[in-house]
Amino acid sequence: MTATGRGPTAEPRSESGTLRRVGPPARRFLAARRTVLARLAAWSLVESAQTFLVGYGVAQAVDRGFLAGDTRTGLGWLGVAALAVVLGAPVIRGVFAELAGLTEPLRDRLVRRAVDQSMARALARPGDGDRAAVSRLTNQVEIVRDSFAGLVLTLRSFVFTAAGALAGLFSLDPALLVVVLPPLAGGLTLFLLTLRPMAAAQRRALNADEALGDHATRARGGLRDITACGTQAETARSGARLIADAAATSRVLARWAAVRTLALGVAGQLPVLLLLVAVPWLRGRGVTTGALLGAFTYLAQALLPALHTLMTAIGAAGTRLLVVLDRFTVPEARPSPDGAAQPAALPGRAGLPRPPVRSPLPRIPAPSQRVPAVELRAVTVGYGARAEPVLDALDLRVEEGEHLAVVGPSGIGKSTLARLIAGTCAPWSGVVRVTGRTVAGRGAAELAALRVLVPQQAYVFTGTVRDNLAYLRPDAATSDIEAAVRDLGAAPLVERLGGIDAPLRPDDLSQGERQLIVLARAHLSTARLLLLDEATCHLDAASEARAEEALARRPGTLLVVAHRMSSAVRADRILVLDGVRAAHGTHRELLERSSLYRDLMGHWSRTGG
Ligand SMILES: Nc1ncnc2c1ncn2[C@@H]1O[C@H](COP(=O)(O)OP(=O)(O)OP(=O)(O)O)[C@@H](O)[C@H]1O
Repeated sequence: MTATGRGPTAEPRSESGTLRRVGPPARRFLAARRTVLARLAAWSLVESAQTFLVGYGVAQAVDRGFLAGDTRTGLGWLGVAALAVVLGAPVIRGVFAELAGLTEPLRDRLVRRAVDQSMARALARPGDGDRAAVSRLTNQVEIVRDSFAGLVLTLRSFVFTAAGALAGLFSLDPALLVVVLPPLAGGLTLFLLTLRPMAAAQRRALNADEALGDHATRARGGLRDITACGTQAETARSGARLIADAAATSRVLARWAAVRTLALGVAGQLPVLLLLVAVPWLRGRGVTTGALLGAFTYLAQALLPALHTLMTAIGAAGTRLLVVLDRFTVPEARPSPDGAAQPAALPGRAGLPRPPVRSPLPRIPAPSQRVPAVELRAVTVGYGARAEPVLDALDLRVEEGEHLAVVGPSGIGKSTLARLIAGTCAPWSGVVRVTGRTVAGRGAAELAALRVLVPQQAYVFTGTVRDNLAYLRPDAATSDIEAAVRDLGAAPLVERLGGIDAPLRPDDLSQGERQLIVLARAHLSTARLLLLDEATCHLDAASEARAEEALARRPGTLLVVAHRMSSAVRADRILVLDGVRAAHGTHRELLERSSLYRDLMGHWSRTGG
């Protein structure tokens, strides 16, 4: 069972650690590009001058033009402000052209690094090539490039716009700065203080989301096995825990987002408000109407939008940049089965991920001959509240050590019977007991100790052959594993795979080969009851016979939902399900007594088995 939620980034990492690792190469990278930085600064200075001119132009247009009754001068200054806005376009083009001189070398460098890392990993672990790794890494490189470009753009724009606006305010009247600067500085300080905790909260939220997504993917992929092994409750519990984690981290993140909104309000909106409140005081100090309008223009047109973009960009792109850079600069970590991360350089046996870990099962002592292996008393079961029952008041007793085959037309309820006995489906009424114990209400571990249900779909997982064979008995001796493999007729398959310690990849096996592995696994289990639900349907008749005979020789009871009627002939006793009725007996007895059994046999021999 693999449906546990552990994201690949569940390892705790700190923002300061990332900055320490990224700092020196980043400084070297920027130092080698001084000319590009100087050209970028030059374009940005033009942006400052443009900001300055817009507010200054408005102020002069009002004071020297419109309020002085000189409309032409007013319009002239407004023209200057408008020209400054229009000239913004070539400035932006110049900035973008220089930006490419920073982002493209960064991308090339990271791609080279990503490919080198993947090649090194492939050489260190031949045969364990992750074909998606390069494309995943190059995708992350694009994220770094875009986030980096966004940060340089917004940070640069804010610094130079703020410089232009503050210079403009100073030139209009230094008293304006007394009103505007304190809330601006306070809001910015508050914003800077939120950076580190917000990045940590964002990383935790990202990890929690990844862990939840990982859990959902694993649970969806393993649904059949979760149902077969009865671990729905456990899977649901770990899912609920991960959902609670994700919700808690999102709430923390939301709280920090609220603090950041407050910072934006203090730095961006409060100066406007204070400026309005301080109008009488400013007028008393000789600040002109034009200067006031110019100040509002600086705040509304330049500072507030630049601040908003900066805070949003640093919040989103900055954190994304840190998280992705972190993955480039530290060795990839893999989760260990107990949830703690372990370095990628220490893979499981044969270089493969560790298989799901199961604790050894409690061994059930052989019951006395008087206690039946399986007992059903007046069991009625069906699907859906108003549906007809599939099995109605069924009584059945299977003795310890017996080999029972269940036959019947398709859809009659054979698999339902197997699931009832396995405890993965509950009866509407009646009692199901295995070795004298009521099955209803037992946990997965208890049920696993009582019985093994082998469904038609054989579940094998990536690991070694041994991991797969000993899944239900992790402490099985090598000699026991080899004996089970021999008995089942799986020795040529295991030999082809390279022995029991060779790696096994599900995709390399046919359906029949998967069934052989799973049957050998069931053979090794310590549970005394084996339930095969068409578990040999992909084997040829001879392999099926060999496997069933081996499983019947194993100490304990064997119940086979037959895929071929030859399974019935081999069994000690046969249960024929016929609608809600049932008949049972030996092959000979049923040939005499059951017309349905005769029909099934006749049809089977006519179609050549
Ligand atoms: N999960 C389910 N929900 C609703 N109906 C179901 C479910 N599983 C089985 N059934 C219905 O119950 C009846 C018995 O199904 P079951 O699979 O036990 O029959 P079966 O004899 O094993 O069939 P087959 O030989 O084709 O596998 C069928 O009508 C089937 O459609």
